[in-house]
Amino acid sequence: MESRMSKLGQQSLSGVSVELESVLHRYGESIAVDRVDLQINPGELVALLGPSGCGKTTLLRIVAGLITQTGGTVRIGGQQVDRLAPNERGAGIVFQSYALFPHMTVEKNVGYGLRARGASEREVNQTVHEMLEMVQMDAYARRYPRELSGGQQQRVALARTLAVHPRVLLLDEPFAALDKNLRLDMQIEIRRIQRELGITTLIVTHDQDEAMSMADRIAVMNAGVLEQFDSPEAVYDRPATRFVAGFVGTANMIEGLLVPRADGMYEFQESEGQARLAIRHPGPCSRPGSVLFAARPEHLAIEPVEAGGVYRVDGLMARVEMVLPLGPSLVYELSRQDAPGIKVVVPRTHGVPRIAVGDQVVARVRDGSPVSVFAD
Ligand SMILES: Nc1ncnc2c1ncn2[C@@H]1O[C@H](COP(=O)(O)OP(=O)(O)OP(=O)(O)O)[C@@H](O)[C@H]1O
Repeated sequence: MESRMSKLGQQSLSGVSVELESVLHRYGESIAVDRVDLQINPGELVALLGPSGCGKTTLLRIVAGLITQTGGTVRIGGQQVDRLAPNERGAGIVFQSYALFPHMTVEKNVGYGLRARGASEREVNQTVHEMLEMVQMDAYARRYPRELSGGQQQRVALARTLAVHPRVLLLDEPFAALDKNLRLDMQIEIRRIQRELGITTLIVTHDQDEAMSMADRIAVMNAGVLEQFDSPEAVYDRPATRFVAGFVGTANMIEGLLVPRADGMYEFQESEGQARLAIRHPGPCSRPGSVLFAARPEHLAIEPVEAGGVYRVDGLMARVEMVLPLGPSLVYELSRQDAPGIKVVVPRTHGVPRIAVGDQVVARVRDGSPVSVFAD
């Protein structure tokens, strides 16, 4: 197994850089990709993540050479490829709809690209065998695509693309047609193969969990613009824009004012309601003034407020509307007077005070938790 993989690794040229410089694409008057800069390292797996219509597929097709961009430059392995045809770029693409040749067996499908390039029968047979073994489909070599499940067809499509040893692997929503369990298997499988081959990979997805679990870095796109390009952790904990904060994961978003305090910390004062929150590190904006505050549900903590107790303004006063035990966590849905509701998630460990529906609570930023403040 190991020697087979190391051989494949050598054949795959293991990883080249992919650079996009100010890439712009218009369809008629409308801008689909708006001056995107992206530097992908050799061997990296990058997810292009964003809502439907944000331009991810257009960008992937530009890298593949299937669309000629309106402006900007693409480099693969340091070489400008803008004038090269798709088959001269060394980029292999796997589509959502596997696009296997229906009248060819699995082995003929996988060997197709090599045969078209005039490889010897011996080389074709050897590579087909290696590729089918890698995607664990060697037992199905003689079958036709119609005799395979969706997941199996997807594996064959991947083997067919990898058989010609592309320098870059491009995956366009490759798991969209698969059910949840199969999707997870394929995500793990592709990650394993990608790591073993060290092949630079770009995957288009609108599924944030998929991007978070597979990618080394995530490029979040919105309306043609690259909003953030960072590690999954950074995109989640330190969203660069309010779009990213809202699109990736869940965020409590509250409008208000950011005010510096004498002790070097900041205070967030809610515009509606009476809430004040102490913030140690506001990011990305620490300019005093009108802001949007965003906190993940697990970055807030809640405490019960005694009935008739002193009214405290340092925190978000709320009433518990719902408590959902979700595996290892408790999810609290909280309502507030004259202000938007909030969501808080706490680990279900011993020592968590019993808080029930109808209780009054105060929510504060959990010590050391990242929260985000965006300029208005
Ligand atoms: N051939 C085309 N002609 C005109 N407009 C197009 C064409 N292809 C895409 N568009 C538009 O360009 C924008 C970006 O489309 P693109 O397919 O790149 O988005 P996407 O993020 O991949 O979306 P999805 O997740 O729905 O596939 C969309 O507004 C789309 O309607």
